[in-house]
Amino acid sequence: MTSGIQSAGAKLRRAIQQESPLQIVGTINAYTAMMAEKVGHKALYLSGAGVANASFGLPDLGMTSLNDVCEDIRRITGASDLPLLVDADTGWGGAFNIARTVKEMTRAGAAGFHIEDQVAQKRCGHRPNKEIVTQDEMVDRVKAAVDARIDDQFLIMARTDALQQQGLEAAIERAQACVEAGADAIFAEAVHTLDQYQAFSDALDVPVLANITEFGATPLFNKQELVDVGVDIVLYPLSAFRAMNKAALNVYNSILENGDQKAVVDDMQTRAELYDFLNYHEFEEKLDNLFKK
Ligand SMILES: C[C@](O)(C(=O)O)[C@H](CC(=O)O)C(=O)O
Ligand SMILES: [Mg+2]
Repeated sequence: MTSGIQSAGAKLRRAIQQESPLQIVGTINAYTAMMAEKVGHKALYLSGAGVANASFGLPDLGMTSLNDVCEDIRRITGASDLPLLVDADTGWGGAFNIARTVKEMTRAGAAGFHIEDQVAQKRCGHRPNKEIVTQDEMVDRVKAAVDARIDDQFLIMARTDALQQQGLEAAIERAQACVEAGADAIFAEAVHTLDQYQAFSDALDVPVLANITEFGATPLFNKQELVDVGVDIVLYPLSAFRAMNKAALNVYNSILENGDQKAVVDDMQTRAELYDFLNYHEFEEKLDNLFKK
């Protein structure tokens, strides 16, 4: 066991206890993780959609592999000490595959993951026509994950996408069954109202996560509104990514249209700011000291 107060999982659990709510921001690469840490965030998220879209130019339809995601986990956890919650989609297969997912993600530095009850050919949780597996199959996924832990603090979060197809009661029942099977937290996906969050938190005695992703099924509730209905963790999976994309598009267009980038320089992070986040000067000083001329 690699458990203990210093493990990534332990750090995530502590952050959930200390913050009310814990806001977790998506960081699609190592550098954005460093920025999020520097401005004071306490935990980070690696989005499955983010890996697919940003690292591979693919839609979020279950096309990336465990290795693809682990590579991005290693990059982020190599650059930031904050605990990283990772999107494990459906876990990449049956019980033994899910076990590998837990072990490999732990070794890559993740603090925990969420595993969902969609079929392997999954969709974004905020799209129509999602299909889910049976409650029994989802419970088996959770059991396989819990059994496979190599750090007993690694956080196993069960995500249910059942609300869309089966309604609130069934979704809550699934969440309860997952907790009984050992899930440490519940990700209630594509929730529409604060009352629905209240119902989840009333029925569960583990932390509940609200996914406040833009342009989806969930209104952009404020963290205080969410705390008031018992939500413990608020997720912003792709907010910075969406903003980065719009900024990049604007720069590409402007260079084409104007023949230079002067019109968009004010939208750019400066070289000095970049170097500050990277601790560039410390590295350079080290180099100068090591290899004095
Ligand atoms: C949280 C999520 O699973 C993700 O991959 O980031 C997505 C987010 C999104 O597509 O907005 C989801 O909610 O399915
Ligand atoms: Mg996802």
